[in-house]
Amino acid sequence: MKNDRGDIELAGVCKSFDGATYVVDGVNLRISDGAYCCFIGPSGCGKTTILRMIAGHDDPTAGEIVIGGQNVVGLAPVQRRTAMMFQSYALFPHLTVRENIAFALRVRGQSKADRLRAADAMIEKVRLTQFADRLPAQLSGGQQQRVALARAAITEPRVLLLDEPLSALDEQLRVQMRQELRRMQQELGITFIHVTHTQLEAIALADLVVVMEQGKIKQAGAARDVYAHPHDRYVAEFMGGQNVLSGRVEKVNGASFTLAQAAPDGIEVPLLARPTVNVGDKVDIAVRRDDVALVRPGRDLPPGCTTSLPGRVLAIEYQGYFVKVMLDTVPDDEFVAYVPEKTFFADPFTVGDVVMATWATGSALPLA
Ligand SMILES: Nc1ncnc2c1ncn2[C@@H]1O[C@H](COP(=O)(O)OP(=O)(O)OP(=O)(O)O)[C@@H](O)[C@H]1O
Repeated sequence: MKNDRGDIELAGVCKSFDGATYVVDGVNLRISDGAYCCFIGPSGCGKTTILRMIAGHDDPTAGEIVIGGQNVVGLAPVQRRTAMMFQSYALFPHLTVRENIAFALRVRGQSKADRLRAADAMIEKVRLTQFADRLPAQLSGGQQQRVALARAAITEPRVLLLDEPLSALDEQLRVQMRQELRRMQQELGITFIHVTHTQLEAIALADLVVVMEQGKIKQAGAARDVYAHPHDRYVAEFMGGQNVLSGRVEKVNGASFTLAQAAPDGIEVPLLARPTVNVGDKVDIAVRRDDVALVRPGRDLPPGCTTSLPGRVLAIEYQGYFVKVMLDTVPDDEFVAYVPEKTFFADPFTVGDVVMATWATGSALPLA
């Protein structure tokens, strides 16, 4: 019986191309059937290599890749029932949309009539019916991408792998096509694994966001987990939206501790998931940029705020619904407040103003 399950388990997966350095280094991960998973990380961290190993275009040096309960290492992509959509789309320029999509079935020995029937059904799914007889050169970037997607999906894979699928498109089209990808994934009901450089793309699309650094997984979880609860400085800085501060622990007081910083009374930080913190430890904490309020010196802090960090305004950027205010609060590091537009313009700051940065005590997140 055909196994349609597209759940994936990577167990101790390693890859070395030269026998000396590991570009993928002991990766363990479970991806559930029908999930939308995004791998994100800087260039060269091994995202594409993992994708290619799941697809069956590369073999791991060590470890197991299990799809639908079966170890697929050594099996060809057709046997794994994986399909890959490439960055360049790789469409045949001399074939029409319909022929490009039907082509994938030719190698599977289906009759021409069956191939074209299946292609037409898929063309409808990707909303290209009126373009079925066009050549790729007569299509927009977004339409070409839909053809590439249809061509990969027509083989009925249980896992579809997408390598930077949106990188060739302009910003507006990228946002539109990202919704299209999500819609297609839900309609097909199969596992999608998508490699991207773009944080926003990953958190907008994925059920499971996997943040990588130098061949290792730094954090994997739901988009909100990874964005709002980064484990460490790397993930916090990579995903963005956070200020990361370091300091020595001055006091431990039950459910919280105090971090020595340039704040008059230090920074009070809830212990949360951090099991042990001792006086004298060096600890990193994260505070979301949109949790930071700015107060003029001498004014009362808003309710629930105990920390006040002084700083001078270095730059101000209007961003529409919020204003980005950069401060010199942390030496050699940026410190940013995202102030709601209406709050900012009720009493606007200018570059050079001295302000107090503050936040509700519970907003400070200790990092590993
Ligand atoms: N066939 C190969 N032979 C030798 N080294 C390779 C090969 N493929 C990839 N590498 C190396 O492995 C490392 C990881 O590459 P990979 O393409 O997986 O990174 P990536 O995270 O997808 O990067 P990018 O975002 O730039 O595509 C890089 O240092 C790359 O040079």
